[in-house]
Amino acid sequence: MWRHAAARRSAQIRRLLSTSAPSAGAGSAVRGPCIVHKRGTDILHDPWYNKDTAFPLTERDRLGLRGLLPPRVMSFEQQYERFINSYHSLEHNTQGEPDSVVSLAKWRILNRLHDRNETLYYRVLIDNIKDFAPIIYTPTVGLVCENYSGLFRRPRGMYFSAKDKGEMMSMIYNWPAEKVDMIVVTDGSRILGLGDLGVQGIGIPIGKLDVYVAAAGINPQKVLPIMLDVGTNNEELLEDKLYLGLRQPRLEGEEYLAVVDEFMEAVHARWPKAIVQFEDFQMKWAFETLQRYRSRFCMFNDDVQGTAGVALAGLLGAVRAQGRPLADFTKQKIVVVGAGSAGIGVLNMAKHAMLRMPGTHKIGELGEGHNQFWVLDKDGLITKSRKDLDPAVARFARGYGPEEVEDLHEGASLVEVVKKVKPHVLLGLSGVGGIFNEEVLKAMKESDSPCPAIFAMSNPTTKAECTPEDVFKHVGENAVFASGSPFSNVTLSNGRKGYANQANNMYLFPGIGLGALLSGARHISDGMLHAAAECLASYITDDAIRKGILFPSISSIRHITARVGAAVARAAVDEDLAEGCPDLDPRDLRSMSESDTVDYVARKMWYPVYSPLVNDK
Ligand SMILES: NC(=O)C1=CN([C@@H]2O[C@H](COP(=O)(O)OP(=O)(O)OC[C@H]3O[C@@H](n4cnc5c(N)ncnc54)[C@H](O)[C@@H]3O)[C@@H](O)[C@H]2O)C=CC1
Ligand SMILES: CC(=O)C(=O)O
Ligand SMILES: [Mg+2]
Repeated sequence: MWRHAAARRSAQIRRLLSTSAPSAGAGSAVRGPCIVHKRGTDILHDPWYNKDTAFPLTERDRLGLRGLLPPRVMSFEQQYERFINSYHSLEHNTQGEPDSVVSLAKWRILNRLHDRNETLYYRVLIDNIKDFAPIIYTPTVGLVCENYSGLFRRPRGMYFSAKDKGEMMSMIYNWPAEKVDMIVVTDGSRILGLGDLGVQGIGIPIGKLDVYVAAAGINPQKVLPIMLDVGTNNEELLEDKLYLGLRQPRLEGEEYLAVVDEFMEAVHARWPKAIVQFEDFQMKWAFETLQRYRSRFCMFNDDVQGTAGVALAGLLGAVRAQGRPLADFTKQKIVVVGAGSAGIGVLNMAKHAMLRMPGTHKIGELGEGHNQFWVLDKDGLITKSRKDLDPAVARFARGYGPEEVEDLHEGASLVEVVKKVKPHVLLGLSGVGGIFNEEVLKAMKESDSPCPAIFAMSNPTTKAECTPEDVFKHVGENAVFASGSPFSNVTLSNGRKGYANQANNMYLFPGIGLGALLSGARHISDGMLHAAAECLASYITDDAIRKGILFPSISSIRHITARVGAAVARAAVDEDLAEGCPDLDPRDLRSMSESDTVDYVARKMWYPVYSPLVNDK
């Protein structure tokens, strides 16, 4: 009886694995016909259906396009080559121009393609993600947000403002797509390290969702970037005549929460299974909303939770780089600069990981007093004597326990702390560019680690705490380095490469969202987030780590995301949180092996190819 059921189940799984959507890989996928309810120019003006010059003659006849396009039919490959050539000409023609001018020009050419032809746009993005991520994502997305009101040509996504109170439940139905799987929402209050950018912060959800499409293969028809405009406290924007958001101070307290509550209810009413990613909310709202919604909705806060997982993978990599067993993570001395939403998220996850390390199986074995962290904020070292200490930070404040040996005081400066502690790791999530200056980096030379690790994780590039050049010059060529925004590798004195790793939550959020979506998770648990971090940490080989490579290349992001997505989905199953999705029963997921789950996730990824279009009129 049981054997028959098991055989039936494995046959079902084989069927799922063989008949799912086109492969995430090479792009040989063939797409079935697509029914289109439009004709003629309406099709050319719809980036989802538009193929520009690649409409075959039969389709031009069928869809009323004959005469609306130049006669020559180009292939997809020819269009692709044409775009890449024009991108390279732009690079050539803008040589010598300031970086910001070049970056914005590159963003514009990509954005125009996005507006016109999504299939071609996402294909060039997927194939060239390492080159294009810095344009559609950090650092250029920061520049785009800063200049959004001037750059604005057409809206993308949805805007819910404080003026829409009471209307959101009906407004949500204005979105044309019937199904939405993935939402990224911001209130624009802390955009990267650039502060309050109000409505201009919409660039971040747009950029993050582009990464979702490219890395996780989420169908671009099913993503929705959202701006919650509750005002801005940015005086410059309030006085800017071009500013496109509400010209009022930010809502606070219950008024603020009432807007976010209404928005969440509206989303849930229309798309109960959509995953909602909170992004770039200022600290107080990042934690408050996470607490408020995480058990009711399938949501997570990327800055708190995604960043934590990526940092943890980097911290474990730093232990391996020293040739030490992972269990020695519990002995690492870690200085964290920045006690905001990202910094506290990292500290919580790292502490939890220490408590779970082999050899410290029992939570509490190390004890709450075990504190391997020295945390600084804008007022210096945080100790127990700090007034009005936020409870989330208090856990990490120094000033208790017998291990307190260094002669440090409340508010001690970074350089004092580094000199006295000699940390293994210096990690920055402060949003203050250049704060790891020459003096601090030279002090890191005296680190107790043979390979001191420096994580300058703040974004965009101008806010990075230091550069890789400075690290390899002042800390030494044995150092390991990672930054939030991309930097080039450095050539060291012996001709070896000094690796500029990128420690950005883009390694994890696509897999967290995808794994939650495919498993139909009721909510996103700590276990699912830990599974994501552990998966990323184990992705890198010892050989790579020995060279100073802590994170895989962004070029492999789709492969990494398939693995992370599978790990997250399996964790959801293990915790009985998985309700499955329309074409997958959670019991099928439960009986899949690890590699079958990875294959399944990869096959569920959307891949951009032109489908034959059939008109229904
Ligand atoms: N690499 C990545 O994946 C991620 C990077 N980030 C970056 O982290 C940065 C911080 O983000 P949040 O924590 O959300 O911001 P936040 O505003 O919540 O926190 C910033 C923290 O830095 C502290 N700080 C400010 N000036 C300082 C100084 N001179 N010395 C020491 N500490 C100082 C503040 O007191 C505060 O504790 C941003 O630049 C953001 O782009 C955030 C999320 C992910
Ligand atoms: C990467 C990111 O989420 C941030 O800098 O806020
Ligand atoms: Mg963010």
